[in-house]
Amino acid sequence: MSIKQLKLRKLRMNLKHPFSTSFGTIQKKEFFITEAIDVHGNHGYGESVAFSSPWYTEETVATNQHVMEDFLIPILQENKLHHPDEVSKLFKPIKGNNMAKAALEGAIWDLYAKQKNISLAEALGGKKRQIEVGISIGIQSTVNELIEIISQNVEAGYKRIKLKIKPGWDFEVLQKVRTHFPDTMIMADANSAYTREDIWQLQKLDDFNLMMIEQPLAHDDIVDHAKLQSTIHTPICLDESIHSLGDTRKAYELGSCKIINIKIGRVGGLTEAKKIHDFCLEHNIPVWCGGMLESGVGRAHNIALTTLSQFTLPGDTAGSSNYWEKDIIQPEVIAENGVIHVPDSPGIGYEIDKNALDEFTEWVKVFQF
Ligand SMILES: O=C(O)CCC(=O)C1=CC=C[C@@H](O)[C@@H]1C(=O)O
Ligand SMILES: [Mg+2]
Repeated sequence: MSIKQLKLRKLRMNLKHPFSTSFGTIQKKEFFITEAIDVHGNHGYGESVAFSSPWYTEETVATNQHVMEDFLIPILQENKLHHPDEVSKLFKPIKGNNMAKAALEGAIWDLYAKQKNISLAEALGGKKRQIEVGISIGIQSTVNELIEIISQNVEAGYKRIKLKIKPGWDFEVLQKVRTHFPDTMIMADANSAYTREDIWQLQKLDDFNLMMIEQPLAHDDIVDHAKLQSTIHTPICLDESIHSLGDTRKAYELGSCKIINIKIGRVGGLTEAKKIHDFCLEHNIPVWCGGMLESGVGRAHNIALTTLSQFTLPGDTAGSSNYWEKDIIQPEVIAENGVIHVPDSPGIGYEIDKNALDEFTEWVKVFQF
């Protein structure tokens, strides 16, 4: 693939609205934009999705930088690539650190698609020309505020509403929300805020006809989730517990969930994401694409992945303007009536807005190949 240079760019962007979950609130997002450049002048872009603190999974912005600079980029410098699928094999000796791996692999996938003059969606084998998306709404100060925000997003046409729950912000909130929105597709994400002792509380949520409950129990568990799933009707969706095809198979065999949330960063990149997708297709497990409050580059990767056929449920990839005053891509991602039209120009299909990119960049490092 003749990569001649790799750029690592550290960005900082402020979210339009703070995003609160069971573990805390995010207002500013620090992340890396990776850029792989070939001898012909093609540029491929990727994005890292770890947060500044290790509350979602153990990775952070700082560990991403350490692992990319000290381990992963040297591996890429030492090896010639023919296809982006080779990246995850080369990275295998480095344990974990999936978000660091995905940030680099993403730039290489985009570069590959641009070299072939095809869209990233096509390079992955995706066929959909448009995708349906939902929106994820953080915990609000009051239920009335939450209901107001849900109303705005239902009106905007988002295909499903994801709410964050935690002990003390669950049954009564969902009861009021369900009463206001009897027919809306609603799901709840707990980000592992409950334990085995709380199973009775989760059982009560069966009353609300939720599409699914996402990651109610521990971030590293699939055994207790299987027990919980056997006692509730609402499908469990696993997020934090799934890092690979192997995790997906084990969760399927144990009956730990009925739905999988695929996040490219959490599973180590597009190659692994596609393997998980293919397994779920074969076993009839619905999947959807999770979000990590990405800038436009990560959002574009999510859109391309979602064009694969087993992404049958609306994902988290809402329009750019829900997150940012100004995004770093042109045009921004627009969801009209909950539908995003998949770009068909080469690679991620969106141009980088160089001025915006520079505005949010704290520093750049260049690695020669
Ligand atoms: O809109 C998005 O990008 C999705 C946001 C979202 O729901 C999440 C992002 C990151 C961590 C979590 O809080 C949560 C999730 O677990 O899916
Ligand atoms: Mg989640």
